[in-house]
Amino acid sequence: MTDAYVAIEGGHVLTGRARAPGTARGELVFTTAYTGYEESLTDPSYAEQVLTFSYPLIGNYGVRDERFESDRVQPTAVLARELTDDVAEWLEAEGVPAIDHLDTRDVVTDVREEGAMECGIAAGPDATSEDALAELDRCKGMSEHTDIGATVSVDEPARYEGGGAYEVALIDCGAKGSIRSSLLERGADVTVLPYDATPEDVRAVDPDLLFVSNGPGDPENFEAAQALVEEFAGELPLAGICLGQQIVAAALGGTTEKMAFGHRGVNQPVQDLDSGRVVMTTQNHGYTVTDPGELDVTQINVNDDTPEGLASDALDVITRQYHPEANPGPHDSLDFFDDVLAMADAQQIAPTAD
Ligand SMILES: NC(=O)CC[C@H](N)C(=O)O
Repeated sequence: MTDAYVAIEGGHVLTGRARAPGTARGELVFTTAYTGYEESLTDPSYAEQVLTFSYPLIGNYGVRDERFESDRVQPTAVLARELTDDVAEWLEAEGVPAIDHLDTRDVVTDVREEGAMECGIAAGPDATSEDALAELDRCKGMSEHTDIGATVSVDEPARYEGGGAYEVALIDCGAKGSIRSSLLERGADVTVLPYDATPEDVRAVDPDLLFVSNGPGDPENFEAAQALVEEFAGELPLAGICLGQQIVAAALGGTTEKMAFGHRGVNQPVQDLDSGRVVMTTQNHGYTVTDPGELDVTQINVNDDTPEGLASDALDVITRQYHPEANPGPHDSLDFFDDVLAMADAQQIAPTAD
């Protein structure tokens, strides 16, 4: 049955089966992750993107909300070869259009060859290819979503207690829940602050560590978070994950750029340049740091040499381009959280002199 359409930049229209009805538009991206669909679908970094699963069967172990990374489905639409009823019903209940019975090998090949593309989606009994083309027409590029942080961040500060060993200010640019829980599990209290928090908001928390989260869109559009990094660099230890790494680098004299089609999956090999050790990592990003500014590159992607870890001993900064919190994916880099909290420990022992 053909009751679903995907219009891709250039005007090419694919047909498939509607699994959750509706129209949508966004940047067409793919993940090669073979498990972790609940975590991926609730990762706020996917806001304004249409997520294609390259693994052919998605949903074979159901849907459980304890695995969610945020309180809603984040991509604007979902494409797959085959979605189970559990996942299709969840997406329909969330109002997120979903299409399967697509040849996702073709979609992935197109994105790999052409780079990230805009697309329009129409699914359901009354859907037409014209509807999908009209959505494509209205689609904006990722960098044009200039206030994307507002759509994924908390509105007000929210405090979580993990034992009081450290005080962390987590700037929520679209944070995955696992970043907060990884800090809480290690004894930290965490105050989640909005993406546009001011230096005064951070000072009100009196943190031992400033942590910039992952999130959707172009790091250049997160000016307030960059201003925080500029303000506190050298005064507080700084950590960042994914968008957080990009924001920290951009604030400290570096540059970022959009990649052809990015890294999304759970088996991206990363080498630590000091130890030589390679670990498999979870990734979901379309931008990369091109110049680390005042930071040193400490880890690189084995496939394409892009920077995966940045640091400065002088400024007490450690960042990762990948997702050490996993969920989904390998747990091989959870020690990142021990390393950043060790910086907070040192801060408590030797606070900056007034
Ligand atoms: N997971 C993330 O934080 C993504 C970062 C950024 N939005 C990118 O696509 O590169």
